[in-house]
Formats: sequence, structure tokens, C-alpha cells
Amino acid sequence: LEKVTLQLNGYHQFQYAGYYAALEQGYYSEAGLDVAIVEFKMGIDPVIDVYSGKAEFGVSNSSLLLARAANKPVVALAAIGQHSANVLFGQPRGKEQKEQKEQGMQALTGKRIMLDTQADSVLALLANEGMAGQFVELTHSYDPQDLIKGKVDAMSGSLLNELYFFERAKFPAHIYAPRDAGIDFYGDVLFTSEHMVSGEGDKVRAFRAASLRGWQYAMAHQSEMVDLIRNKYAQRLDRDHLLFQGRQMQALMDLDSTEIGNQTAARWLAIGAAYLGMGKLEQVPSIDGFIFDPTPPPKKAGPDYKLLALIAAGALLIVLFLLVTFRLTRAQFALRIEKQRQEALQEQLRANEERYRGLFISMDNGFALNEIICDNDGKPIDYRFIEVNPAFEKVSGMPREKLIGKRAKEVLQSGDDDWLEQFGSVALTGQPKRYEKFSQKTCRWFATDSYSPAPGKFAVVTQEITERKQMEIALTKANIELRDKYEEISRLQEKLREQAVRDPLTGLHNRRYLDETLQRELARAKRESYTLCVILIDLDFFKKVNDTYGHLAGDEVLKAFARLLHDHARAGDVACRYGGEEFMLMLPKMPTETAIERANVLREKFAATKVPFGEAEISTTLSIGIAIFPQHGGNPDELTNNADQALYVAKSEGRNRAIVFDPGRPPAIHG
Ligand SMILES: Nc1nc2c(ncn2[C@@H]2O[C@H](COP(=O)(O)OP(=O)(O)OP(=O)(O)O)[C@@H](O)[C@H]2O)c(=O)[nH]1
Repeated sequence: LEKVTLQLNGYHQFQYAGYYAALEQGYYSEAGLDVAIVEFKMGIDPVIDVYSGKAEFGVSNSSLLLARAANKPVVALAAIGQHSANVLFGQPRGKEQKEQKEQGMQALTGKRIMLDTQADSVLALLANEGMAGQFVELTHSYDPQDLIKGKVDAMSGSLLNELYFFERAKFPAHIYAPRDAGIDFYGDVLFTSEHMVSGEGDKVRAFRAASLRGWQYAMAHQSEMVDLIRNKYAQRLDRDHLLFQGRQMQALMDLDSTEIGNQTAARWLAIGAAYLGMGKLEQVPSIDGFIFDPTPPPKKAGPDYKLLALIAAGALLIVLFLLVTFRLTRAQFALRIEKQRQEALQEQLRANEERYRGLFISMDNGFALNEIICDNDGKPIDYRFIEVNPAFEKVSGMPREKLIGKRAKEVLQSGDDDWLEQFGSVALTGQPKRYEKFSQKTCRWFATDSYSPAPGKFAVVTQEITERKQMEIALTKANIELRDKYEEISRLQEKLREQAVRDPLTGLHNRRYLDETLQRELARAKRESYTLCVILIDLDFFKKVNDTYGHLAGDEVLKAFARLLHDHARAGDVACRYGGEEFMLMLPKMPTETAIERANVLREKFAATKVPFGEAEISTTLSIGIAIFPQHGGNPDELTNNADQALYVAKSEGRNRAIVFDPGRPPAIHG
């Protein structure tokens, strides 16, 4: 006999009678197994023990699906309890309350409830009834007296145990059964590990079959089982209680209508969906490989010559009969598997559909599915609403009933042909589009994403973006204002820069500009080896002009000379007012003779100029000093000083003349 362990998820009681019977009746040993039935102990988790290999088999409940969803390699062998024994017991209901049946669980709002966190079906019931967080949850004392004495208003408990105490105390507790609300969890589930199924499939099949046989026996001999439990296993519960458990198990196993151990994909998926509703699962898990298939795999044909001889000797008819039967069975089996697969798929589909429906209803964005309507030439002329969500009703300001099946032009009256053009292109080309638009009717901005789920159809997801748009518009305005300001500041700065280097009276460059430019030009002339001519010009007897005609007249003369200077300057020349009635002309790349020539042309033209001022016509002359780089100096100071010295010579020699610097030519002594 091979030793295997069955780990129970509770203390010895009638709940496990089938396994005791299988052992006692020798079904396990007939199957070649020496089974140790191990009672539950604090800290033990049968699921962990089984998938870790500590025990070969275990008893769990519907929460086995949660372990599976968490990728624990467990396989459900048989559902012994077709329904969970867990219910919520409440205070007995008076006559009046009984009549108000429809009030249901809402009666527990704000009440004190003791909950066992393992009682998943009860938790699912509370979640389903919208009671989560609506009551005061207390730690479970597991003492039925607490309900009887009214210390609490309700407590989760089992139809196998707590109910027995309530009945014995003649306490007609009100039962809130998850099953009544359509939440139908499996009770006890016999299970093993994937490792066992793939490696020792025959052992698993034999153990399962012997266990189910044991259950058959136990349910047919309940009183005998009670004695067996009390004699061999535990005496915690009295005979009466164990017999009560037997009767309750009979009901929970659906013995009249269900084969012992039967489990279906559809039921497991429904349990998965309930866990989803409670938030214990994020999606209904695939149950592929989770439900054990007890059908033995086809045996490998061994060379059983005796049997072969016998068959060979047998009638052809029997062979044919077997063949037909086999085919039929196989077809039936395939059909059953297919049906289960279909059921599972449908269940999954339904669960998904519910999820998406929930999303569709609760999403903040308006959603509408539509069908485009075209004229005979295939040009979009309107569209029809197929489906809309509540957010769309809000955005459009139209209730669903007024939209579904209706044409847009009929119900929206927006006269907005732009939309139609956009939607038509999406529906007919299949190219998704996004656009933002201002609705004149509602004075709001909307962003619309549209795509085509099928030819001729288009879905629209609309989002109000008025706030964002207003901010964008304000931002653009602020940006434009900022840019204008910046440009104005730049203009002013440029003006200031210009003013800083210009003489306000004559508009010529000032001395500051000249200092910078002379430095730069001189450096360039040195680098590129060309000459640079500096011509210093001073108006003769200007003080006299001022004294005779007044300062304003003097100003006019200065301006007239500046104009002349400006008009005679060529590209590359730099003319500036050097100070008072002194001017300077800088001529790069100019031979000395040409420079003298130009200075004299200027001098002669100015001498011939008559500046009108009131009745008078003022004329005066110029004295000019010339210095040339490199002959007369290598730096600005030297050059200007020498030009100044030449000017001084011009003044001293009688004015109205241009003199080139000559170190050997001192100014005349007379003045
Ligand atoms: N109207 C006017 N006069 C100015 C300005 N700047 C300087 N002056 C005058 O120019 C005159 C210069 O006189 P001086 O330096 O004695 O020279 P000058 O009378 O021209 O005699 P020479 O240079 O020796 O021929 C002074 O009377 C200054 O007041 C100005 O911007 N406008």
C-alpha cells in the first residue's frame, strides 16, 4: 500500500464522514492506498501543504479558486459540498418584520455584525447587497450566545454548527443565506496538486474514486458514521450534533439531484465572478486545468497476447459493437468537454461584458456609437445613434431615449455640418480622428476622438475641455502681450543705444562712438596694412557767430556743417562731432593726397555756404588738421593729438586752411 495524506481544513466531524468511511470500508486499501486523515491544527493551511508536497490531498472550499488565480498549482478533484454552509444569522424577526420581506439585508444597516473573514460567500452577499461598510464590524467570538443574548445583531456562522446551537436553544435566528441572493459557492472541495495530477494521475483517480465511494457509503449509513467518528476520531461533538450535521450535509450535497463530487466550469466561473465583485480578484481566472478530469487516459496497448488471441477468436460483431460504443462515448465525452468549454467561455464573456458595461456607464467621457447615413452617391448626409452612455447624455443635454435610433439632424438641430464631414470620413475611411471644437449652442469646448469599429459605423468619445481651452486662450493672449512688450523694449533699447552714440543737435555720431570706432579701425588697418586718415575740423571764429547772431544761430551753422559733412561722406567714412564746434572725419584706406583734396573740397564748400538765419545769412570758414596712420602715429591718442597739432598750425597760420601734420613745422607765433 502506498502512504498518502489527506489534510482536512477542520476538526474531525461529520463534514469529513466520506473519508472515514472510505478508510473503514477498505475502499482506500482496495485502491492500493494507505491514507492518513490529518485533522486541522492552528497554523496549518491545507492549500500550502498540498502544493508544497507535504500532503498529497486536501480539503478546502471555494477559496481554492483564489489560490489558483494566484498561480498556486492546485487542482479541484471533487466538490463534496455543492453549496457553502456559511450564512449570516440575524436576530429573530417579529411578525411585522417578516411581512416587510423586501427590506432584506438593509435592516442590518448600522447594526453590529460579527464576521468570520474566511466566510467568503457571506462577504460576497454583503458586497452584493451594497452593505459593505454600512454596519459596525466586530471581531468574531464564535460564541452563539452572543447572538442569543443580543450582544450582537448578526454573526456569520455555519448551517452545520451554529444553527445546531440556535435550534437547541430554541432561538429562531433569522438566516440570510447567500444562496437566496444567487451567490452559490461550493462548500468542501477535495483537491490535490498539479504535480500529483501530471505525475501520478492513476493514484489521484483511484483516491478520488475511493473517496466518492466512501461518501456514498457515509450518506447511506449516517448513524453508523456518527458512532465511527465518536469512537475513532473525536468526541468534541455529541451524537445529536453529529446526526444534525449528517442531515445538513445531505441537503448541502444535493444528494437527490447531483452526483457526489460533481463540479462544473460554469459554477466555478460564477464563483470567480462573485470574487471579482468583492474585489478579491482582478479578473475571472482561466479554469483550464483547474477542474480535474476523472476520465482515465486511453491505455497504451500492451502486448497482451492472451487477450489478443481471445479477441481474435471473438466474433467480429462484438468488435464492431465495441468500436461503435467507443466512438459514441468519445463523441459524448468530446461533446461534454465542448459544452463545458462553451459554458466557461460564455460565463467569461458575460463577466467581461459586465465589467465593460460598468466602465461604459461610469466613465466621465461621453461615448456614442453611431451609424453613418449616406445619399445615393455615397456622400454622408446624416448619422444615427446606436448607443450612448450617461456621460454622453449629460454632454449632449439629451436623454438616451430621445437619441437611440434617431438621426442626428432630427434630434440635435445644431446645423453643424462640420461634424458630419468629420464623422463621415472616419466611418468611411476607418481612419481615427481627433479634433477640438467650440459649440456655439452650449458655449463650451469639446475634444472628440472618433474611430470606426466597423465599416459605416463610428464611435465618438467626447470630453469637455472648456476650462483647458480658456486657459490656452488666456495663455496665448498673455504670450502675444508679452511678445509686444518685449519688442517695444527691444526698440527702446536700440533707440537708447543709438542715442548714446549720437549727437542730438547734428545727428552725427558723438565722440564716444568715435573713440570706440577709431580704436577698432586702427586695429584693422594695422592687421590689413592700410592707411587711416584722421581729419580734425574746427569752425573759425565761431564764438563770434554766437556773439553776433545768438546761440540758436550758432546751432544752425553747426547743423549746416554737419549736413555738408554727412553728404560728402562715402561708405566706410566715419564723421562725428568731436565736441563744441569741432568735428572729426576718419577715412580708412585713403592716400594722403586724396585726403588733403577731400579736406579742401569740404573747406571750400563750407566757405561758400550761407546759412540763413532770420534776415541774416551767416558764413564762416574751417581750419583742418590732418594726421595719417602709420606715418603720424600708431595709436588713437597719438593720431588725434597730431591732427590737433596740425589744426593748431592751421589756426595759427591764418585759418581757413588744411594742414597735414609735420613734426618739424611749429605753429606760427602770431595768432
Ligand atoms: N551755438 C553753439 N555754440 C557752441 C556750441 N558748442 C560750443 N559753442 C561755442 O563755440 C565757441 C567756441 O569758441 P572758441 O573756442 O573761442 O573758438 P572760436 O571762436 O571758434 O575761435 P577759433 O577757434 O580760434 O577760430 C564758444 O563760444 C562756445 O560757446 C553749441 O553747441 N552751439
